[in-house]
Amino acid sequence: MDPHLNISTPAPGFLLAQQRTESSFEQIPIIDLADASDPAKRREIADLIRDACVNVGFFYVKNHPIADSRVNDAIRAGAEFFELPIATKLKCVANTSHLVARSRILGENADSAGRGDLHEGFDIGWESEREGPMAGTNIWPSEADVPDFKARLLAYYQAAVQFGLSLFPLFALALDLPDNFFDDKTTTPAAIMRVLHYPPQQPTTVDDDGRVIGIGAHTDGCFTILWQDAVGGLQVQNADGKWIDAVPIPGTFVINIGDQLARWTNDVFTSTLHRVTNRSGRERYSMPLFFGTDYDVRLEPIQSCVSPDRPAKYEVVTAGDYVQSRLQESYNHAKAD
Ligand SMILES: O=C(O)CCC(=O)C(=O)O
Ligand SMILES: [Fe+2]
Repeated sequence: MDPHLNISTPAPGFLLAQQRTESSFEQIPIIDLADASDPAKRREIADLIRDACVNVGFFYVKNHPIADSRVNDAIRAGAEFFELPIATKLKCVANTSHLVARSRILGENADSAGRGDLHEGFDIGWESEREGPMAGTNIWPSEADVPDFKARLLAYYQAAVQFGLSLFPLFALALDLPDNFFDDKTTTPAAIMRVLHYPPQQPTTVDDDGRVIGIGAHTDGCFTILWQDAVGGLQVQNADGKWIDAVPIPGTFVINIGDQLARWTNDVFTSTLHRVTNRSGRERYSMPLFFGTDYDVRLEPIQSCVSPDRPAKYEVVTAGDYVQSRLQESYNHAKAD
């Protein structure tokens, strides 16, 4: 008889449910993806990802497949757009009250008092017509206003989408699922890309409410691939409520778990609160890509994340309905009527 086996050995299926602790992190781990396509190393990488997703909800990746030139071209295009007069930029604002198109330069309401945040952003989704709750077309600035804007953003978008698709099998392995678990759930995955500009705020500058917030504390959707420039300002909250700096590390992306993966894993994976405060006095640019599954996927808790001690916490909803209700909450303040 196996001497390690005893009566209190948990059923294998409950192992993930038991991993969740309220331990507080002080640092965000860096995970090296150099060997991610080597089958012998994938398990090791998936274990590191699991650890990061359970205990932090954030990790950096280095040796990722996205070329620097793709990032630089897209960020440069974004900066050229943000330099345009406000009236030109406003031509790209969608009618958010009906969610018919997705390009926006409105600050979303991560601020709980509904005042909007101190940043501007340009969003795009799939450059094609699709059916479903988030169907719509992108609104681009004209070639005369920003030459090659669309080409530069889409080149980055396509590279980041491919990268995001390659992360799903690693998340599946991290959850002790077959690595193709997400394949039939990501045939037309949600992927909203945003270029963000946080205008310089002098370190001492505060608004009337004493607020110097670039983007208020919030959580994301499913998971996010974030590129940030060298300015800094992103902070992540640990279980003690302490804000930990996600310092910029050249050549890395920040990956963070959002609410959909948290629901799916019955909160075994953590959707961690984060915010940006740009006190550098310099312009800050960043580029998140919010990844999701197909919109018709039901967010049913993964069985290994449910146990008698950790019963299912959330009602089952589809990913599309969930995204739409989150967007409505975020943009309610921006409705004309
Ligand atoms: O600008 C950043 O570093 C983070 C942006 C962010 O959290 C978001 O857009 O959801
Ligand atoms: Fe975020």
